[in-house]
Amino acid sequence: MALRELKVCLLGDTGVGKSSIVWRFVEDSFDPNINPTIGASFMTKTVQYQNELHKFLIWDTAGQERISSCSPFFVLQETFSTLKNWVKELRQHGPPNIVVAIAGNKCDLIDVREVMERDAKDYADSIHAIFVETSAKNAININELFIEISRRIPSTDANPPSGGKGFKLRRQPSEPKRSCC
Ligand SMILES: Nc1nc2c(ncn2[C@@H]2O[C@H](COP(=O)(O)OP(=O)(O)OP(=O)(O)O)[C@@H](O)[C@H]2O)c(=O)[nH]1
Repeated sequence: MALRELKVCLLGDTGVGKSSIVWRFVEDSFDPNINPTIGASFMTKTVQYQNELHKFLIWDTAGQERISSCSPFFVLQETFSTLKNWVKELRQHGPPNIVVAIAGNKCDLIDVREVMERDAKDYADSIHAIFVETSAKNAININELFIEISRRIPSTDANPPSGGKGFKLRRQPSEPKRSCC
C-alpha cells in the first residue's frame, strides 16, 4: 500500500484549541488544563485512506506566532477575522496546491457561540476551503476533519477515487443547526 506524507500546519489565535485538536486526533485524549504551545510542536499519525496510507505530519504552532513556511490549515472562533488574515497570507505565500481547512472548534460551547455557521460556511465555500465544526473536548468531527483533508488531496492513482461525497458530519443532538462557534 502506498504511503503518502501530508504536511499539516495548524494556525489560529491562542486558545482556540489547535493543540487540543491534534491531541484528540493523535492520542484520542483531551486535557482541559493543556498548556499553551511555546514555539511549535510536531506529531504524526498514519491512517488508511482508500488504497493509500496517509501519514499526517502535523505542526502545531503557538497562537501568538506568525505563519512561517508551513503549509495548510485552519482555525476559527471569535477569531473569524483573524482567520481571514491567515487565509490571505496562505494564498499569497503558501504553495499553489494548498488545501485549506477551517475548523470551528469548541462547538460544544453552545451558549457562547459568536460566529454563525452559515457565515463560516459561506466564507469557506468562497475560498474553496473545507469547513467543519469540531469539538476536541467531545471528539466531534475531529477524525472527519482529517478524512476530508485526505479526500481533498489530489489522488496519485491513474483512476482517482470516485464519488466525492466526503463524509457525514456528526452534529450534537442538542446543537442548534444554524450557528457555530
Ligand atoms: N469546551 C471546549 N474547550 C476546548 C476545546 N478545545 C480546546 N479547549 C480548551 O481551550 C483551551 C485552549 O486549548 P489549546 O488546545 O491549548 O489551544 P491552542 O489554540 O493550541 O492555544 P495556543 O497553544 O496558545 O496557540 C484549553 O483550556 C482547552 O482545554 C473544545 O473543543 N471544547
